[in-house]
Amino acid sequence: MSQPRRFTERKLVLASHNQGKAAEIAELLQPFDIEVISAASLGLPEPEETEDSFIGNARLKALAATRASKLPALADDSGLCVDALDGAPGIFSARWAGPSKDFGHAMDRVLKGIAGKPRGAHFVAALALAWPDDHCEVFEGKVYGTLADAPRGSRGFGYDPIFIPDGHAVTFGEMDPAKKHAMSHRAVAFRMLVDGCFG
Ligand SMILES: O=P(O)(O)OP(=O)(O)OP(=O)(O)OC[C@H]1O[C@@H](n2cnc3c(O)ncnc32)[C@H](O)[C@@H]1O
Ligand SMILES: [Mg+2]
Repeated sequence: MSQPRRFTERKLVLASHNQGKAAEIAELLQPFDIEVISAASLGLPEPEETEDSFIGNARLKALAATRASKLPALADDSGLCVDALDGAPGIFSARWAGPSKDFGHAMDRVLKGIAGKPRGAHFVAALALAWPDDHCEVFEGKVYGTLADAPRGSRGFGYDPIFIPDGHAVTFGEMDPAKKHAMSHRAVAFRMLVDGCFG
């Protein structure tokens, strides 16, 4: 396989409309002296996520943003995969929260669905970095854990209050954000991106 393309530019568009996620990625990018421009500040539309994988949707979002902005673009597609639900909500994690982004409802649906069943789950994040010539590099990270009996903690976002990473006693919603950012699915994918493209 050929080497990933090196990122030598000084600017990129962060192609996410999720503030929690965008804040985490901006923090991960902080050591790299890169000007991060939000999709919202450029008025970029939120593309429909029509692919059937995290990697496919990350690529679709990064390509849409680089084509519209003519700048390199970084996108993230992520979600929670629950063993007892055959991997759901998976790529539908955002959609389970509905148009009002009600993650209380989505977490409740997950917990009701696994009542009396094994509680294993993992988060997945695919990060796609695309350039205006349509070249795209994609990296995928995972973190494994179990689901709490009820949501706990108000840090983080999305499904964080019900996810207890392996080897820990607290949910991502209770954990110090710096600790989450050092071990999350997004951090794992980001390390691969750094090794491949920023190294
Ligand atoms: O597509 P963009 O604009 O980036 O924003 P989005 O919120 O729609 O993002 P996704 O399509 O990738 O959906 C992923 C959902 O999975 C959930 N999720 C992903 N990473 C998470 C994390 O670190 N902690 C908690 N929930 C997470 C979160 O609720 C997201 O809405
Ligand atoms: Mg989305």
